[in-house]
Amino acid sequence: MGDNVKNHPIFFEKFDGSSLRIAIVHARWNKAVIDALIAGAVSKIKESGVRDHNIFIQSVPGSFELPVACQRVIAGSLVQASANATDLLGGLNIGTPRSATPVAGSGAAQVASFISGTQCRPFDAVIAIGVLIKGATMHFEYISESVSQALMRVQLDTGVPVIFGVLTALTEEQALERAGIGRGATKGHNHGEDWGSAAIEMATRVRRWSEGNF
Ligand SMILES: Nc1c(NC[C@H](O)[C@H](O)[C@H](O)CO)[nH]c(=O)[nH]c1=O
Ligand SMILES: CC(=O)[C@@H](O)COP(=O)(O)O
Repeated sequence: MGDNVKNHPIFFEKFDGSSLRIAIVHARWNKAVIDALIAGAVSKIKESGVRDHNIFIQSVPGSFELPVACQRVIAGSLVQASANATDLLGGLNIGTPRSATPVAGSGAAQVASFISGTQCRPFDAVIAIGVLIKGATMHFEYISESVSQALMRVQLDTGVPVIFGVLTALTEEQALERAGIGRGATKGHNHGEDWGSAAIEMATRVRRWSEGNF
């Protein structure tokens, strides 16, 4: 890879998460691995500046439920955003004279804080976290294939980045190592951190692209 490519800003860009809303939807199978992956993702999300009240965590029984959960969580955030906008606009005293500078509590101040804030925004990205460990039957293969295809469809249908955080491990040790809690000589690397970083990057880039900024 040439120096002009290696040194391209895209490889070193940092992303400001302070205005982002991120959801994590996780399965409950293989809890120890799930918990480590969530911790890794949250650590990277917070490191980018996402505020605690803008990180939403929801759980489902297993990985097979992740696609519908992500789809409905995204839909729910759209309803929430439009409801907030309706409430705010419905509460404005449009006819009252306003000072040049919004007065706290006035309609203009409400609009200013509402639009500058994040409460009116749908989720900027969703991280789907699951841990599938191969058993004695083909169950693993069917869930792995269907879930990966379905999560891809959810993000393409909604336009909201859905980060693929589903481990498809052939052994328990493979899963533990990919959550950074391996029991052998190497603890491994927590893939949840990579998923958190990917969520921030894709949320930022998709917002820019949606606004026509490249
Ligand atoms: N064996 C694993 C499952 N199985 C459960 C399914 O995901 C699903 O909840 C069930 O079939 C009901 O629809 N889930 C995991 O996340 N990990 C596994 O290893
Ligand atoms: C990923 C699975 O569904 C798997 O853990 C189920 O185990 P088995 O194939 O032995 O029923």
